[in-house]
Amino acid sequence: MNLRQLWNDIPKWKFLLLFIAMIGAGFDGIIMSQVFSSVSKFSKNSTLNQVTIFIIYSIGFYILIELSALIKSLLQNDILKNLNEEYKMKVIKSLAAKEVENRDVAQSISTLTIDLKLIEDKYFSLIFNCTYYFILGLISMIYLLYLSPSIALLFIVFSFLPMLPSMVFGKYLKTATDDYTAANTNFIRNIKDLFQGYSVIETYGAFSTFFRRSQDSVENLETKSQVMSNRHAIVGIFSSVFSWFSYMFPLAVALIFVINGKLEANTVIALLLASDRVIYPFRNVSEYLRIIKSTESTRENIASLIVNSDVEKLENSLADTMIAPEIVIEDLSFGYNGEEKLFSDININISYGEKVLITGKSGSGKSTVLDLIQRVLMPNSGDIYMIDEGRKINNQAQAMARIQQAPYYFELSLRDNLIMELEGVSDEVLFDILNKLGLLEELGQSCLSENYGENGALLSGGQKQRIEIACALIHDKKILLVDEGTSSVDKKSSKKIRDIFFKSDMTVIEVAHHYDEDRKNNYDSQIEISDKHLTMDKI
Ligand SMILES: Nc1ncnc2c1ncn2[C@@H]1O[C@H](COP(=O)(O)OP(=O)(O)OP(=O)(O)O)[C@@H](O)[C@H]1O
Repeated sequence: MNLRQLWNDIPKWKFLLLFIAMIGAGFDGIIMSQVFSSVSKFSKNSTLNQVTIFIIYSIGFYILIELSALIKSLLQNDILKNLNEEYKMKVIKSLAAKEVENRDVAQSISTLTIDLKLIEDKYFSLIFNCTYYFILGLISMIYLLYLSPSIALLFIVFSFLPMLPSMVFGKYLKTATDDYTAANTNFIRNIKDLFQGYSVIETYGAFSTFFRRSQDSVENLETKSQVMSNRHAIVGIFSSVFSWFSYMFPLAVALIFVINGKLEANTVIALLLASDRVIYPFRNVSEYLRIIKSTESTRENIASLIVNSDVEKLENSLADTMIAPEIVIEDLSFGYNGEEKLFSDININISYGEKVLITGKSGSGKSTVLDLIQRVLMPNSGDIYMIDEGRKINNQAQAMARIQQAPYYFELSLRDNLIMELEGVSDEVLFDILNKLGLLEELGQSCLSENYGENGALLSGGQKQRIEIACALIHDKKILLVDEGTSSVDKKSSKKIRDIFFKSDMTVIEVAHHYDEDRKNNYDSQIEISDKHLTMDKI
């Protein structure tokens, strides 16, 4: 994320208007200097009329300056709003497009809330402020040159003094910002654990352990924040001292000119007032450049996140319409992180409509097989793909629905949870499926418009699982991956669900974590995992 990208992201006509408003507001120094240095022109010979005209002009000009400043702020806020919207959406999409092993909820929340806020406050805003202060300083500088070129040159040269500390201490500040960002990610991770794992912590009475961890992460976060503020304060003091020098040296020379009769005292006052509008804007520019530089790592992270994410993959991932896909596993080998292989040289075909039970010891890799079929994980070698009416299909995940042990439920109405992006689904169709799964009876006739809370807090585990199954049926998924899918469901509902599975045309691949000989009879085939091999047999 750099200036050129920023320039491309801003509508040019808005920037032009902003630039004009900045020039208007940039006359602030000249007006103030003219007004106060004119005071010495009044004497006992001046009339009340002259005083009135002077005051009216002074107020009039100042109102014009303030109006320009207001327009500048409004335009700047509008551009910032658009930039924030654009970057937030880019980051949200890029985070969503990350590979599953790189997805980290705490890191993502931190990027969206802290990093982007940092970029808004310490990059976008400051770029505009820098531009404004640069214009203000430049206009006042031209006015100084008009008043007295030689003294003005001195003021100008010394106005660069306050920039020195930021150049010298740039790296010192950047490391403090990086440390703060890392501490913040750690803090969010800790809080996420505390609330997501609340019931486990409650069961084991481990609140003091988690509070201690929270205490450590809060302490670390606040310490890093304090270090960052302290470092900015120290560098700020250096800048202030240097900026005081930048007034005093040229003032001393100007006073020597006055003593020698080469300069009027009121011109020195005008010079001093106008120089304030050169020195402080340039001091701000230098301070802002220092802060902007301190955001470099954060900007680089966000830029690489945006550049490296294949967002189009998500947006153009409309499913191929499939008729009767067959799953082909060809010479597949897989091991986590490239380490020891969990399976090697697997060759298996699963026909459309086949009902398959996957069995094997705990840790043998049953859930991993589902991840590979769904392409949540990619094989180390070999391939898993689908053949539908002779066509090889690549984006196979879209043909499948996975019924999970703890399904996620969105904080939307039940209707929205069920239809997602599907169009033209009538409530009658939804009611029919909910009824078959025993949900209509439990949730009532008005259930479609109900919002069942964060992650479906007002639903039971079994109800959430059945809603997920309803979703798969509504979307006409051709393959159902069931990870001990009916584990939270009572016997009666479980039978209902299985009847629907077994009567449907869908391919059903179910992992049985708890092996039960009776269950086998309902399936067409069994995949047994043992000694890194998968053997598939008809039942
Ligand atoms: N993300 C991961 N990174 C590294 N190793 C993993 C990961 N997920 C699982 N494993 C390991 O891979 C092996 C297979 O895990 P998997 O969950 O597929 O087994 P499973 O047969 O479904 O087990 P269970 O029946 O106990 O649920 C286990 O030894 C597990 O520790």
